[in-house]
Amino acid sequence: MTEPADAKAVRAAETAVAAEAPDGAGASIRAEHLVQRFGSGRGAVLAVDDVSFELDREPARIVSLVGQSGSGKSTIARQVLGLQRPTSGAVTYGGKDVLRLNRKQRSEFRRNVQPVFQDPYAIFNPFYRVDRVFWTAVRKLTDLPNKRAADEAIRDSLRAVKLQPESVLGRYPHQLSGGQRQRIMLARIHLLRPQFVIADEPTSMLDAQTRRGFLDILQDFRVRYGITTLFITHDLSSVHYLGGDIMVINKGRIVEQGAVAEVMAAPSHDYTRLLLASVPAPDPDQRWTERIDIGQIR
Ligand SMILES: Nc1ncnc2c1ncn2[C@@H]1O[C@H](COP(=O)(O)OP(=O)(O)OP(=O)(O)O)[C@@H](O)[C@H]1O
Repeated sequence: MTEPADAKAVRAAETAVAAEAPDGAGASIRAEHLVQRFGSGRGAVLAVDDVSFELDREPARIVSLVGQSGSGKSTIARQVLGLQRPTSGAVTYGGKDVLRLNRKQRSEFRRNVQPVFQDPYAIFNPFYRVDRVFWTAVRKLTDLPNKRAADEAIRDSLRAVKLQPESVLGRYPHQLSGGQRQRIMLARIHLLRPQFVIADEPTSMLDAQTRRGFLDILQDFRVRYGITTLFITHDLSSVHYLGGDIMVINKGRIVEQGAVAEVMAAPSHDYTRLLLASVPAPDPDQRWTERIDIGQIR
C-alpha cells in the first residue's frame, strides 16, 4: 500500500532532530513569484501563476487562501511546505530557499512549520493507537526531559483542544470521530508550538459545531502562542468567522488580498464578488457549498 501524501508530509515534518533546532525567532515565510506547471503540451495545466505573499510571525496572523476547487490552493500549500518543487519562483523561510536548506536549517523549518490536512485519518496508521502520533512528535521534535514530562505535556495538549486524555489515549484511529481525530492533530500542534501552521482544508470534513471549535482553537493558538496560520479553504463563512487577512485565488492567480473585513465589505475583483454572492450567510454554521460559474472571470 502506498503511503498517503498527507502522511508523508507529516512524517517529513518529523524528520527534524529537536536538539539541533534553533528557535528561528522572527523568521518569516515568503512565496516569491511561484509558478507551477503540470504536464506539457496541450494537456499542460498552469496550477499556480506568479503567486507572491509573505507570512509574518509578528504579529501572528491568520491568513486565509480562498478559491474554488482546482484554483491551485493545495499546490501552494505543498510548495510552502517544501513538498513540491515549483516550476519557477521560490519559497523562503528566514530568507533561505526551503528546498536548499542545510540539515540544521531544514530541521528548524520542519519543526517550526507544521501541516494540518483535510483528512486526519490518512495521517494515522490504523494499526497503532493514536498515542503514537504524539510520541513520535515528542521523540523527534521536542526536547522534553523524560517520559513523565512528555506524558504530562501530551495530556495538557489534549485538554487544550478540549479532549479528555482518558477518552482518546489508548484508542485506535477508527474508534474516534472525525472531529476528535482532527483535534488530535491540533493537540499535536499545541505540543510542538510551531511558528507556522499550514492548514489545507482542515475543516471541510467536520460538522458545523466541530468546525467552529476548530477555528476557535486556531485563533486561540494565534493569541496565546503567536502561531501564524495559512488557512486554505473554499469556505468563505469560516474565513469571515476567523477574520485576519484573506488572499483570493482564481485559476492560479491571487486576484485580491487584504483584511478580511475590508475585502468582504468592498470586494474589488469580480471573482471575489461572485464568491461572496454565493455565500448564504457569513456564519460558519451555514456552510457554503454552491458551485459558481467562474468561466467568465479572468
Ligand atoms: N500532481 C499533479 N499533476 C497534474 N496536475 C495536478 C497535480 N496536482 C494538481 N494538479 C492540477 O492543478 C490544478 C490545481 O490543483 P490544486 O489541487 O492545487 O487545487 P485546489 O484549489 O487545492 O483544489 P481543491 O480545493 O479541489 O483541493 C488542478 O487543475 C489540478 O488538477
